[in-house]
Amino acid sequence: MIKVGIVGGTGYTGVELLRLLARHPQVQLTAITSRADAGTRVDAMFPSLRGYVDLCFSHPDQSQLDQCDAVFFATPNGIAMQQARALLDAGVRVIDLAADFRIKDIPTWEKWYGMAHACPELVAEAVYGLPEVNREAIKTARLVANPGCYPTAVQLGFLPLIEAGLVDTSNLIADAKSGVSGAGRKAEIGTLLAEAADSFKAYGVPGHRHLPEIKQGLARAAGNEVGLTFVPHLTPMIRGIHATLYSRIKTDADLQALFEQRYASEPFVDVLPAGSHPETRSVRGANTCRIAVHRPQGGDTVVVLSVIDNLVKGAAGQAVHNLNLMFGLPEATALDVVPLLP
Ligand SMILES: NC(=O)C1=CN([C@@H]2O[C@H](COP(=O)(O)OP(=O)(O)OC[C@H]3O[C@@H](n4cnc5c(N)ncnc54)[C@H](OP(=O)(O)O)[C@@H]3O)[C@@H](O)[C@H]2O)C=CC1
Ligand SMILES: CC(=O)N[C@@H](CCC(=O)OP(=O)(O)O)C(=O)O
Repeated sequence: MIKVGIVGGTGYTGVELLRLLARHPQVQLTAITSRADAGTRVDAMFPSLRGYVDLCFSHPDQSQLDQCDAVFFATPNGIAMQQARALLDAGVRVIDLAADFRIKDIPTWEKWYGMAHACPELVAEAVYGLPEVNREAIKTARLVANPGCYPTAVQLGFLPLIEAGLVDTSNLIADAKSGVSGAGRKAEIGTLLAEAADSFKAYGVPGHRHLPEIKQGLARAAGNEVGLTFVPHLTPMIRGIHATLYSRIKTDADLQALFEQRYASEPFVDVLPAGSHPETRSVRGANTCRIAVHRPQGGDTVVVLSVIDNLVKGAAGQAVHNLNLMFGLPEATALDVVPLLP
């Protein structure tokens, strides 16, 4: 059995990790941390886990995380980078759901995250945990940087077009909408029911911290810098991201066949039939990205629609996929979940 610890178990991604790992046949959950709720039974805070998780939250300093085989950080940005070195030295493999190890260029990371990086030397070693791009490197990684939610939906939608060199990469547009769970479980005025329900707004238009992460991934696929306009929106739903992606075609091709071939052997990317319009509810609770590609009126604009559950394929599910790869397990272990509808 793989002994697993989770730092930050009371947030939405932490409890989503618990939901998935509770049914993982090769995982023994050994520690789940919270500073504020140390001593509280997990199933007292989350009754959905009664009968599945028989643990209490413990303080991170008293959780013997160095005894684990793998530790997930489901913490705010800037926490994993302070603790990863000691865990790696103790032989523990680390998966960070936050952004500490995602961006290779340290000045860029420091600019967007507004703090000094505590262990820049580990950033080069960290593997960006998008299995559809980095599967082989993830298998042997000690440290995995789990992608952000918007970056997962946007990169998976653009990658087939960019890898094939079919579109102009100087002027890509990603118009993305997220449910409020993307903002985490902490109390904030903007995510109160009376603020976020029955309303719709863009935010972060001058610049969102996922912009450099997405550009880094797309530039790697393109082999050159890309131009990207990324506009996130807050939409009054709980889970889900819907990304509408626009690019200008340079070379004619059968786009439906291109997408189907690119993801033919990917267990968690579903290319829908031509003409489809994927809904966020079609992936709710599942580790699936559903994609449709369109070329409206046969013109030269390609429109890709990409949907994920931000807490699953956009966070905890992708992290469990990475764990499975790192420990040589079948990739879909504990992830064979049928989405919840309605
Ligand atoms: N929500 C989403 O859709 C997605 C989130 N992410 C990322 O995943 C991470 C977690 O997100 P989310 O679950 O939403 O966050 P939350 O804000 O909901 O939860 C944060 C958790 O971290 C713990 N924590 C906070 N500060 C510290 C600290 N200094 N040391 C140890 N533990 C700490 C908290 O418990 P306590 O304070 O009691 O210790 C809590 O359990 C974030 O970095 C987020 O950006 C990534 C993709 C999608
Ligand atoms: C709706 C909403 O607020 N979403 C969050 C995305 C959170 C996330 O996944 O960001 P990191 O893991 O990169 O910190 C936001 O826009 O800040």
